[in-house]
Amino acid sequence: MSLALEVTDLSVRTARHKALLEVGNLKIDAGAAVGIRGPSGAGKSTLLSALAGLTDRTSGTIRWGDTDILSLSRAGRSDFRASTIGFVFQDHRLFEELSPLQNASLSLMYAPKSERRPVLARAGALLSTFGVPSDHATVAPMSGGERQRIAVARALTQDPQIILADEPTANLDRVTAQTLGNDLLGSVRNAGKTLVLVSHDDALLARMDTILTLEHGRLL
Ligand SMILES: Nc1ncnc2c1ncn2[C@@H]1O[C@H](COP(=O)(O)OP(=O)(O)OP(=O)(O)O)[C@@H](O)[C@H]1O
Repeated sequence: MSLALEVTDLSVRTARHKALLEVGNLKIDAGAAVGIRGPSGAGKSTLLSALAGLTDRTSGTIRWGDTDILSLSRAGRSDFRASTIGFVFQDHRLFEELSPLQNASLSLMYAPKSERRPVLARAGALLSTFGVPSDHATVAPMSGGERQRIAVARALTQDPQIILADEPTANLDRVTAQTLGNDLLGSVRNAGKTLVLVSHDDALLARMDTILTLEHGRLL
């Protein structure tokens, strides 16, 4: 199962009313893999955050399937995100004091007891597929590539219909980047998820169905 995206008249502004992002129209088919590229500061992370309902001062419509997430309350957006979107943050956002498995299964904190066992099993299976060493008590000593793979596993653990990934292969050597790209795309393509991915990695972008370019807060 996956969801299509339709964005209309999206505008994200700063507290001082400066426009960070203006997107008149954007459509992404359900199950499509879309790459977003553009120079540093173009607004790529802002767009990805907006698509997840994570930005303030945002107007327009962002419709995932039948749900316009901008019409939801903050709590409603949070519920939608938890059930539907896996987000890979540019800075991973791992909890240093937790193990790889605990980080990858963080959604357990909010899951009813009956759902915990399958979530834990899935997180463990993803980490093993991605080749993340399982014997670390915490992620503190782990490498950038290992952390990035844990962040991707976490995004996939709840089997979300949508994956939003912000530079998932940044700062990795070519081989590690390619492996992570394979892992991410394999999981997404197998399950027909919708993927929107921000990247400067041309090899990864070349594997997307469509590539969009963002400059000065606008899609070209
Ligand atoms: N909350 C905010 N208030 C003011 N300016 C912001 C805010 N968030 C982002 N910006 C600015 O908006 C612009 C776009 O930022 P964004 O992080 O979306 O760019 P990006 O294309 O992802 O860049 P990079 O490739 O370097 O990660 C930048 O100039 C940034 O400084």
